[in-house]
Amino acid sequence: MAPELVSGTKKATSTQKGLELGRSCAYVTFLAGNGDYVKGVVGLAKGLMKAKSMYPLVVAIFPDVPEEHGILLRSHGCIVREIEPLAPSLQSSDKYARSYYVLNYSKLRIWQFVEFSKMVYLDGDMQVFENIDHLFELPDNYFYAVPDCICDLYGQPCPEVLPWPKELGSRPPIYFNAGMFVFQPNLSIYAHLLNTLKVTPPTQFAEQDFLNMFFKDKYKPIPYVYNLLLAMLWRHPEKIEVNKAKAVHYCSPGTKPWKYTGKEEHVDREDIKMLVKKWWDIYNDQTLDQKQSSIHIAGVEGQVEANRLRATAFSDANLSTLYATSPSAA
Ligand SMILES: O=c1ccn([C@@H]2O[C@H](COP(=O)(O)OP(=O)(O)O)[C@@H](O)[C@H]2O)c(=O)[nH]1
Ligand SMILES: OC[C@H]1O[C@H](O[C@@H]2[C@@H](O)[C@H](O)[C@@H](O)[C@H](O)[C@@H]2O)[C@H](O)[C@@H](O)[C@H]1O
Ligand SMILES: [Mn+2]
Repeated sequence: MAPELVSGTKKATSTQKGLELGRSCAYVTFLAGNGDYVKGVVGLAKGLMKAKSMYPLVVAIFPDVPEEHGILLRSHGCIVREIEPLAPSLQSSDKYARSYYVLNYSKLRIWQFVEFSKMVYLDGDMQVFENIDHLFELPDNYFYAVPDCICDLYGQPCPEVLPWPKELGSRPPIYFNAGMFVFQPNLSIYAHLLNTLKVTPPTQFAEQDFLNMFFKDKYKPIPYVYNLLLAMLWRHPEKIEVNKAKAVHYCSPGTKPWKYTGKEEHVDREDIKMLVKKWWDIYNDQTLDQKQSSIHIAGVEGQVEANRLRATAFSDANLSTLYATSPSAA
């Protein structure tokens, strides 16, 4: 599938450049249903624009996404790809943590997008507040994501550690959140994913559990600033700093900005209200609409950051110091 290049913006230039070099990178998200998640994806597209990302956003859409949502996403510079639904073939009495999680197995279709050499997956309920293009510079052949409960890193089990389904074998040493990850599309890995899924029973955290099991030997943790889970604000407030977050994940119930009421447990607090407002400020910023914006200047900052990262490669040592807010991490 040759990618439809986003014409008329610098993104097309960077994508063309990437294709010429045989390396093309893109962000990718997933959209299902005809509800409000499309607002999340539009917000994400505008957030990447505001962060001056050099790469396009591909949206993998479920068959039930209305045509007008596809048109809206294209008007915001997204590359829209329809995917087929995917779910485990084994039945199980287990209830998903949220009923719609069965949809999330379809995220695995993005391993087919082999016109891109490296992609950063972001949930539609994430927002990027700083340029993170340098993630595309991470070494190939690993799977990068942020630990879901960072106490995994300290070996101190905390009550919030998500239960691990025994039917998936031994618990991985660190359990990551599947709302954001850096990966390389690849058809043989895709075939392996599908064949493994056929014999894997569905579990409470659906494709997140499955990906943790599948990539446990390739997984590399990256700092929480690339996927600040709002639950950390009450699970591990001493280990995070909200203003350091480059990308925020509005994943806990009641935190989706487009339907925030402040009524659910944990969410009626000033820092969450501030992050919800930050999301709306971008969503409502018309200067970020492709229609009005001038040619999008390629992310100079992103290049500077990429050079900085190259100089201080993401070695394991660097990663652990990034968590050195607690003595036990030293
Ligand atoms: O009705 C839905 C439910 C989920 N999603 C997509 O699936 C992702 C994962 O679901 P969600 O973020 O709600 O899970 P959480 O991170 O809150 O556990 C979302 O971000 C969306 O990209 C969607 O498009 N429509
Ligand atoms: O389908 C399973 C989902 O599991 C993950 O979310 C969880 C996890 O973050 C828990 O720690 C929170 O407590 C919970 O609220 C939240 O839903 C991913 O964000 C999502 O993309 C998707 O993979
Ligand atoms: Mn999410």
